[in-house]
Amino acid sequence: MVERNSEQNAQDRAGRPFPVSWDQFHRDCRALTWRLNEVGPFHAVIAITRGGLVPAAIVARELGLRVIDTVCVASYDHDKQGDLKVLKGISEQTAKLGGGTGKGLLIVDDLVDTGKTGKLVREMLPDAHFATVYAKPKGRPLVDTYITEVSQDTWIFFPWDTALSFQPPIRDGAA
Ligand SMILES: O=P(O)(O)OC[C@H]1O[C@H](OP(=O)(O)OP(=O)(O)O)[C@H](O)[C@@H]1O
Ligand SMILES: O=c1[nH]c(=O)c2nc[nH]c2[nH]1
Ligand SMILES: [Mg+2]
Repeated sequence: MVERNSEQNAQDRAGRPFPVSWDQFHRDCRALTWRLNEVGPFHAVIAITRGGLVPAAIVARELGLRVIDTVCVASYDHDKQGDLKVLKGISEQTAKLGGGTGKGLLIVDDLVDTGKTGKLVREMLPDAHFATVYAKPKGRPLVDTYITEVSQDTWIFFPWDTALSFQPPIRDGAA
C-alpha cells in the first residue's frame, strides 16, 4: 500500500476538473508526436506506467518505433501522492541503446503535476528526451516537449479512469 501524505492531496487542491475524452487524448498525442518528430530520431520509447502507456503506444505508432520499455513508478493512491516507489527500472537492453545516459531515448508520460515522478525518471536517464501530453506549472520545467498546460489547481480526468455519467444542469450547480 502506498503511504498517504495529506499535504499532497492533489485532487483536494484541484478546483477545476478537466475531463479528457479518448478522441481528445488521441488528438493531443498526435499533436505531441508532430513536435517529437522534429526532435528525433529516437531509438526507443520508455513509458512511465501506468499513465504513460497509452500515449507511448500512440507516439510509438506514429514515429514507427517498435522498441518500447517501461519504468514502473507508483506514487498516487487514487488522488493522494505518497512516497515514490520504483517497481521496475529500465531494462539493460534499452539502457545500452541510450549509451547508459538515455541519449536518443524518449520518455513518455501522460502528465507532469508536481514533477516528482518526472524528476525521478530523469535522474535515471539524464540525456533522454522527456515528453508529456499535459503539464502543470510545477512540473513543466522538467519536460522537454508537452502539448497543453493546465493550471496547478486543475485535476485532469483521463478517459481510462472515467465513464459517461449523468451531469446535473449547470444552472443547478454543476461544475
Ligand atoms: O508530477 P507528479 O506529481 O509526480 O505526478 C504525475 C504522475 O502522476 C500520475 O501517475 P500515478 O502515480 O498516479 O500512477 P499511474 O500512472 O499508475 O496512474 C501521472 O500518470 C504521472 O506519472
Ligand atoms: O488522473 C490524474 N490527473 C491529474 O491531474 C494528476 N496529477 C497527478 N496525478 C494525476 N492523475
Ligand atoms: Mg503515472
